[in-house]
Amino acid sequence: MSVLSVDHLAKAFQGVVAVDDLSFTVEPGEMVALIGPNGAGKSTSFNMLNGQLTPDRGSIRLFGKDITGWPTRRIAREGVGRTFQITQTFGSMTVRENVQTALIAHRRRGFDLFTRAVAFDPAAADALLATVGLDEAADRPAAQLAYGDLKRLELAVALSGKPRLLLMDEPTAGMAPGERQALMALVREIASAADGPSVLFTEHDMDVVFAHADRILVMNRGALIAEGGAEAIRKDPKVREVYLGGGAGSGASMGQADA
Ligand SMILES: Nc1ncnc2c1ncn2[C@@H]1O[C@H](COP(=O)(O)OP(=O)(O)OP(=O)(O)O)[C@@H](O)[C@H]1O
Repeated sequence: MSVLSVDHLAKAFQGVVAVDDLSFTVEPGEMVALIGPNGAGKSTSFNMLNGQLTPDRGSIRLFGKDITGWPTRRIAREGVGRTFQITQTFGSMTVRENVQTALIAHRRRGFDLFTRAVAFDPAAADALLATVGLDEAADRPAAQLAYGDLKRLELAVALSGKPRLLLMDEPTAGMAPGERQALMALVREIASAADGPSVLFTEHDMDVVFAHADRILVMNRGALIAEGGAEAIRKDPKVREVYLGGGAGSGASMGQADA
């Protein structure tokens, strides 16, 4: 059974069509990239998938269960995690406390809200930090972390809810090229684990997309215009037109395909 099934999803804002009849699936263990030029409809799609926006039409199913239009927290509880382009961590808390706070949020029952996060299941927090390679930074304030490490912390926070589907919004934005590849290799490792989440990510860096996505979905002007592996997408005339020609192009490049 597919982890995620999106069928005929649509959303307009005051008559401006942002997403138009979008259908795709994400399968167990897959890393799927959702790409497209600025304004293609990627963020709107993500916001519908995690409940921040209600679709006008269409359905979203998680392991066959219809979650269309559910509120964000209920969708999160059902197993959809998300990381954001702008990192959302608490700078004054330690790295471990950030993860503990996320664990508290996910396991709300049976915990006294007036107790500091520091007392809450440090072993579980440390296990998550080890997963993302941040165990040695556990006692440091998050504000002191280098940018790449903050992204890893955000990943640990997202994993604290044991997601079955992880939505990653521009996970490598603002990172140096070497760091980008390392982060995505880590995400691959996490997705490949026995109980690891499938991953759907948006990304502007084509080298990251071509190196790490099992499958690539290309949107333009709200619609899906192509779907396939790196080779097929590189060669697809519609995709090349959008990225290199006159389409709704953002000037984005096709990475090695330009060479
Ligand atoms: N809240 C909103 N109100 C009005 N129009 C919106 C709103 N959100 C998105 N849009 C419009 O919907 C279309 C799709 O936008 P969206 O942000 O989903 O694209 P995107 O692919 O995520 O772009 P980017 O790569 O720049 O983030 C655009 O025309 C955008 O202007």
